[in-house]
Amino acid sequence: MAGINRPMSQMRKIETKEALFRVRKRILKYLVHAFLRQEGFLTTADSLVTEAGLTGEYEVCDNIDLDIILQDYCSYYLMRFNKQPQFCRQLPAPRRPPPSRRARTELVGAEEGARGAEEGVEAPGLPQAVLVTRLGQDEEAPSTTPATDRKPLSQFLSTLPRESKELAVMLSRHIVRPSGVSWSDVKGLDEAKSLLMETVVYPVKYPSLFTGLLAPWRGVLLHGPPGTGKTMLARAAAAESCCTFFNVSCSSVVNKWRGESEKIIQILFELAAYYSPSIIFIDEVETLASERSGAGEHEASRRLKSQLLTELDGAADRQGTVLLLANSNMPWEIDPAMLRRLEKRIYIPLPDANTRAQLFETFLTSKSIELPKLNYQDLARRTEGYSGSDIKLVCKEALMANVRKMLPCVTGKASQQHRKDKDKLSLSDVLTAIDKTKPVSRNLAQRHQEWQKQMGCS
Ligand SMILES: Nc1ncnc2c1ncn2[C@@H]1O[C@H](COP(=O)(O)OP(=O)(O)OP(=O)(O)O)[C@@H](O)[C@H]1O
Repeated sequence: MAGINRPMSQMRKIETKEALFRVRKRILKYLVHAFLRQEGFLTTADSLVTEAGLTGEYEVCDNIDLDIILQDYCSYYLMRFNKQPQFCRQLPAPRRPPPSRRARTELVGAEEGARGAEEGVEAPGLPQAVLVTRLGQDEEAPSTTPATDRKPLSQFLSTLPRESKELAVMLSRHIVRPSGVSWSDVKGLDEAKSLLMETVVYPVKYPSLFTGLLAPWRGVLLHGPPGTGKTMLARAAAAESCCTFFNVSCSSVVNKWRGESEKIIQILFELAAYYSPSIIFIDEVETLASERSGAGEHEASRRLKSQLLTELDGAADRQGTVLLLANSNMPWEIDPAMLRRLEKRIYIPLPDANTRAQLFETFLTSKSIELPKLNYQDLARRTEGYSGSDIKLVCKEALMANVRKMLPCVTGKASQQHRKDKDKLSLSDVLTAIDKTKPVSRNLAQRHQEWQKQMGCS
């Protein structure tokens, strides 16, 4: 209560300080999260996301991590006090609590990292290797845990020349845990799902069955109009097969590192083999391996493309299972040499009427607001040619119309009953939203069908 009597300016200063303090704590959690991922502790990183409620409002900048901060602090401390700072004190053996099974695995990772540091893998300037044990519950790791949980990145880094380490760390950030998407989340597309089971999930899950003539496909292409669920399917396939999933897109990786394109591809496949079984998912593959050739083609693009082909050709000699899953909205632009390696080509069509009805139901019932009696089949009839993401937009627009009606009641002094009456979606909200939202993919569907007839293989 003492704060009430303080002058406004002082109160504001305190508030600003507190806000800064909160932001700093939050950023620290993001740094820890990035560090855990970088070291390959993906399960722990995922738990941190849940426990700390990290919603992705920050992104760690490319050139900073906890390690660099620690080094900088060490340099500062050395300059100021002429000695190395001490962060952790080693406990005498009997007092050290026995690490749990989980912590033991991570300890091995930390020790390996520390050993790497002694061997010059990590940057100099750090105090003696610090052992950090995470005390967790003594739980058994699930048998389907992907390899990434067991293998620290530092082990892989120690096999690389210094100049490649940064690229490997950057690529490791593209390992995503595709949990949260399952086959049942993807509505319709039954044929595509069963083809993906055969071509991706089973070969990754039961590699001993898929040898000789049945050796897994080198690459699988998902093509279809935008917003038809290709990325969702890829994620569901990866979750189903419990493998490591690398999500790579031209814009996120290659543009930024133009000069190093072929090295990136090489390390990407090596890293995927290290974390095998893995799926490398390349979004918009036509932008990485387009048909554009001759003088107009950028030298770096040409080198990248040929490295990609080399890696795909080397699949048989590589240890472990690495599968390329590519996604394209314009498969006719893919380089023919690349297309030859994408041996299985699966067409992902616009949703049929039943699927559209399911999508309407899923999206509209995802918000806990009162719905009128809706005839989903009728809504599906009105949205022929709409993609899944078009329907998502329609539903968003309809729900937004409802929020617009609600807002004056929320901000004003409306009675509970009045609010309740307004918090209802009406059929006309949905019909207006359908009218407002034009399907963007309809014109492309025909072209995909024709291409599939000529080039498809499913
Ligand atoms: N069959 C489907 N089932 C459930 N949701 C779907 C389906 N198709 C599309 N969606 C919705 O549309 C959104 C976009 O889907 P997704 O990103 O998988 O499409 P895409 O085909 O990969 O698009 P693009 O080619 O533009 O990358 C998803 O987040 C999902 O909400």
